[in-house]
Amino acid sequence: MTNDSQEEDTREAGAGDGIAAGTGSVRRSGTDDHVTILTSSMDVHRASRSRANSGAAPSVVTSSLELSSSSIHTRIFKIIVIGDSNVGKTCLTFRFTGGSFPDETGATIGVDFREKAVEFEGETVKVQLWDTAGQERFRKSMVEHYYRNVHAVVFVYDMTKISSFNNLQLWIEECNGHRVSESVPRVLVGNKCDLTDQIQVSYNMALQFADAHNMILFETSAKDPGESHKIDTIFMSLACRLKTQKSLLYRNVEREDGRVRLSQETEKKRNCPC
Ligand SMILES: Nc1nc2c(ncn2[C@@H]2O[C@H](COP(=O)(O)OP(=O)(O)OP(=O)(O)O)[C@@H](O)[C@H]2O)c(=O)[nH]1
Repeated sequence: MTNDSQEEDTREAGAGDGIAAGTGSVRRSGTDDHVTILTSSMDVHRASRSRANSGAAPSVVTSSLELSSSSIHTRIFKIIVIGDSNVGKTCLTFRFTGGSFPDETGATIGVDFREKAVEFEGETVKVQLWDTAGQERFRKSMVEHYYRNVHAVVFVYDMTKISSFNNLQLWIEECNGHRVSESVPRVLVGNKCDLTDQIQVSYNMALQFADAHNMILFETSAKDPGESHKIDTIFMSLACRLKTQKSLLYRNVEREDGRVRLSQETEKKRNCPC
């Protein structure tokens, strides 16, 4: 199955198969017209944010969560953030979800999840950011999970490091190689614009690349508090677009054998305020 069909299944809880995050785990059943949410305690597997300096292999933390009835009605948009190591993926996701710049970061191992609930037109949705590891050795066992059921992709480069910009082509190829549909929104983010005297990637260069790949370009800084509104715009506009594209109504909730079965209907597109 490609993400073309998967994207019609905007999940209500959890991030996808295998690795689930947030409030629960969604298992896809045999057909595409419904999803089954397990209501019993579920294992939530997360790759923990271990630090590179520990030299340890990626570790997995397992916990159990109950799916609350309120979570059944909260849609989750899975957005992955990818790019070279050290470009600032962790700091960008932290800025959006936590509103600040982290004092200290280490190389991400596996993936970190950060989530923020946002409201559009009276509906609360969860923006779930997958902050992925940039270093090959810390990501290789997780790559399948990054791309599975993804709703949007944010490519990040470091404006002060031309190699991180040149490597974008490889990140795009990896993304395409995992059958992420062209209809999944993608944006390009140049980070660290605060380092004005060290810029190696010009705006025009980046814009040309973004245009060639049908992406919107943002230049910003996770560090500069004055740029936080722009970082909000990056993720909020994606969420808004996803909400408009993927409005689903879940109806006919039936309980059978301890499971909740949800049918879904596509809702008419509404105007997006952004
Ligand atoms: N000056 C400046 N430094 C930044 C900015 N964003 C991140 N940094 C610094 O860049 C370094 C790497 O940031 P991270 O967010 O950990 O990078 P990453 O892309 O998540 O790295 P991996 O987890 O290895 O993939 C850290 O020292 C940050 O403090 C920024 O906007 N401006």
